[in-house]
Amino acid sequence: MNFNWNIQKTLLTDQRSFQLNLEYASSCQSVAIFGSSGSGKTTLIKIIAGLLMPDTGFIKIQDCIFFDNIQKINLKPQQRNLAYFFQFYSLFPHLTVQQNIAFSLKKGIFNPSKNQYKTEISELLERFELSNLAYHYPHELSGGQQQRVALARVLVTKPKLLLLDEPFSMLDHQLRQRLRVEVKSIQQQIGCLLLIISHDSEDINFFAEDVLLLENGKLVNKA
Ligand SMILES: Nc1ncnc2c1ncn2[C@@H]1O[C@H](COP(=O)(O)OP(=O)(O)OP(=O)(O)O)[C@@H](O)[C@H]1O
Repeated sequence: MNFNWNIQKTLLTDQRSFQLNLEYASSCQSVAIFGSSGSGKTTLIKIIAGLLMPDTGFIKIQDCIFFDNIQKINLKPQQRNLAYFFQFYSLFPHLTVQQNIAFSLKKGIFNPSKNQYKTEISELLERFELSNLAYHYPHELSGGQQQRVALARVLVTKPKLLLLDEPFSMLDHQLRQRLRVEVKSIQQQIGCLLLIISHDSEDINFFAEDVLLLENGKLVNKA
């Protein structure tokens, strides 16, 4: 199985509680998570990323156990070999586009040299239509341009699992279409699994071999 989990998690606030209770197993490469606002999509993806811990259950991605409360396994996010693109990403304001992308490759180095123009990065800049913006800073970019930089930044690490939360929300229709093709082609090139949250049925139709439809923290249907 590529994706295999059984997760229970209760989120409590003063006024109410939200319960996620999800069991899923699939050999698909690309799965979409779909559901109304508040149905638990981001909570699920954060749990898989290791940013939230389930109360009970297990998460196995391919042959790697990310979490298992019985075996007392809980891999740190950085041990999960995944990249997570989320809705409220932020770029480093003091780094150029190219340096922002390079930063993911240069863990621990504060400010990668401007001249370190790796082939991989220039290829990504081209694919995400950012070549002419390589030396610009985030405040000089539009929302859609910043979103593309953030996408390139997660893909440059060549993860085994790619988690995308509304990756194209800031882009116009035509750019969305072009970038879907690029993301899929990079996914195939690096051979990673994909979990995508999107409200856009075109994204879902384009990427997903299976769709998890969530309602109030439960799986209601498989399309
Ligand atoms: N840290 C938290 N503490 C308590 N409740 C939370 C917390 N985070 C999220 N929730 C609640 O859990 C539920 C699911 O939230 P989640 O963000 O997973 O929904 P979503 O399906 O991703 O929604 P959207 O499409 O609006 O992003 C919501 O009712 C939310 O209020």
